[in-house]
Amino acid sequence: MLKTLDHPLALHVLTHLRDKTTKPATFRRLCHHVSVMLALEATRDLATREVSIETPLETCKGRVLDRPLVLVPILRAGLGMVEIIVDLFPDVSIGYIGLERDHATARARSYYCKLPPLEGTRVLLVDPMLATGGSAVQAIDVIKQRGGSEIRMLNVVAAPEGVRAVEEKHPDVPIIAGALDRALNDRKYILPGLGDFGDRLYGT
Ligand SMILES: O=P(O)(O)OC[C@H]1O[C@H](OP(=O)(O)OP(=O)(O)O)[C@H](O)[C@@H]1O
Ligand SMILES: O=c1cc[nH]c(=O)[nH]1
Ligand SMILES: [Mg+2]
Repeated sequence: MLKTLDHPLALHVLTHLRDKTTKPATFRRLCHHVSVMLALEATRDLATREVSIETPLETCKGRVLDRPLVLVPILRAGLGMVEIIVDLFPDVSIGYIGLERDHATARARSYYCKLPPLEGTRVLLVDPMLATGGSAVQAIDVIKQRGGSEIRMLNVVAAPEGVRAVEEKHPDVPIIAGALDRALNDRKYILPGLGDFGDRLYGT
């Protein structure tokens, strides 16, 4: 299942992220803004429990988040989404999956993996770009092997091919994306896309 953002602010932020004249400092700030919107959309149905608190005036009932949340960025570009999501959900545990696409084949190679216990948690898997879906499918495979069962994937931009790959291999994983773009080019870059997210984030 794919859900894309339709908030006018999301459209505005995405347009500036796509603009090739946007410099890394602004790009990182815009990445934070869109990550907040993605995180809020992806966590709309988080379980809450009732608590009783004292306001300055009287006792009242409220609700607080109830279930452990694990945030898993796919390195390196996914790191750009971490800090701001941790600001929103300070109690998250964080796991890291390092994958890098080979420039010639566009196949993702694993170079790092460090995950906390995943049983009974909800996992937010974050990676700005969903292109062929190779990285996402590999990351979800690993998370499931380690006991993760409730996984949501957050992407800034998704391509139809990547969405199809995730839906085919992991139909239980919803995708929340800033936008669904048109296609991939012959080097498996997203069109219109925004280029290499990691390079633009880190000025490489
Ligand atoms: O859907 P796919 O075809 O697998 O492509 C998407 C992957 O490519 C990018 O990472 P990249 O491999 O460029 O690594 P980086 O984040 O270190 O730049 C992106 O952040 C995804 O992880
Ligand atoms: O368009 C793309 C595809 C993969 N990775 C990126 O950073 N951008
Ligand atoms: Mg890259």
